Amino acid sequence: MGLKMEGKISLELTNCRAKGGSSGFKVAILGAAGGIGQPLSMFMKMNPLVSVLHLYDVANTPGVTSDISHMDTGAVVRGFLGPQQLENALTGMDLVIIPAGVPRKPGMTRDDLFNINAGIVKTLCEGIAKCCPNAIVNIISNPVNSTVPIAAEVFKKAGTYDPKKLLGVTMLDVVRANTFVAEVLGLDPREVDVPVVGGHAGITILPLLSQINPPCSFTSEEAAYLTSRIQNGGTEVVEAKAGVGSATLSMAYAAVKFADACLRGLRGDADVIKCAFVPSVVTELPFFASKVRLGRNGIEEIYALGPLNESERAGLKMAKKELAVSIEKGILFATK
Ligand SMILES: NC(=O)C1=CN([C@@H]2O[C@H](COP(=O)(O)OP(=O)(O)OC[C@H]3O[C@@H](n4cnc5c(N)ncnc54)[C@H](O)[C@@H]3O)[C@@H](O)[C@H]2O)C=CC1
Ligand SMILES: O=C([O-])CC(=O)C(=O)O
Repeated sequence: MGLKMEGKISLELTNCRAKGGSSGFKVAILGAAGGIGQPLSMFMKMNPLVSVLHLYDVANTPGVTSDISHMDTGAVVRGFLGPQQLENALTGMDLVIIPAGVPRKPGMTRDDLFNINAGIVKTLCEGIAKCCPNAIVNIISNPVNSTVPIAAEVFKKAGTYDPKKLLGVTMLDVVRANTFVAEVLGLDPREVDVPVVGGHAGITILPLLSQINPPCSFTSEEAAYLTSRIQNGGTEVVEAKAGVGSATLSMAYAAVKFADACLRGLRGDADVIKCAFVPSVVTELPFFASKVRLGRNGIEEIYALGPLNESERAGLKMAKKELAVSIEKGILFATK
């Protein structure tokens, strides 16, 4: 038997054994070969709650899949390339994470990405409605304030909409807020929990500095500095990267923190609470980011905003005005 043949046999044997034996959840990442997708795929391969990891992209998935599949962790990794393989990538998934789409360059707003990313998210969500209508969906693609409403409309049209299972990922705003607040207070960021509500763009990002755990207080200069830095954290990275993209590594970290929370909720863990941009009745807007409790059905409870101070009330008013426009834009796009 020639060497070539031996190689073939051993590959077949590997495939025979790759059955996803460990118990856990099935997770798909759409846009897995991108700046966020690659480190996110690596982190999810390391997550013990994941038994099967599907990596989908329109480019470069074979290389990323081959690379990640050599990690000696429990999850079985499979790669899917291009629209013809989308359905296989999605079938049977418990959680679908979407970081597909173009990122900002300096001088752009997140809304400037709408024209390209709206269509990408719409198509991917049509696939989800068809192949895994019960999956939890985590949307990372910007502008989140519009892409989440687009996803909702796609699911409604398909008759599969479950508002408990659709979540826009705003975790990076919380991650940044925890980091920047800890810097100002001289604390370990792991001991700080800042609720960030509203949406995920500029003034719609509303950190509630009056509700930080552990309770703390700021001078008005500190509060103004922190609010502005948290609201402009994305732009800070876009400018530092000077044309080669936006936050990818901190976003992958935040996305995996959030996905892990969703999976722990699905497993039945108690008191899994995170901020996310979700279908909501907390304000008069149909979508809003606030604290949610995650459980076996996805979002089990959405928490009210709680008492706000004067500047937070003013910030909320401005945030809602901008959010209403972005939400409407998404709904119009998906229903036209
Ligand atoms: N929610 C949040 O907090 C954050 C959101 N983002 C957003 O995440 C998105 C991705 O950012 P990066 O990973 O840096 O961009 P990237 O350009 O590095 O990667 C995007 C990936 O999506 C893939 N893609 C494009 N069209 C696709 C389709 N139809 N189906 C599947 N995959 C497709 C591309 O091939 C590429 O691999 C951007 O929209 C960005 O604005 C970025 C940071 C934070
Ligand atoms: O700023 C961007 O374009 C990417 C993003 O959403 C973030 O880093 O928060």
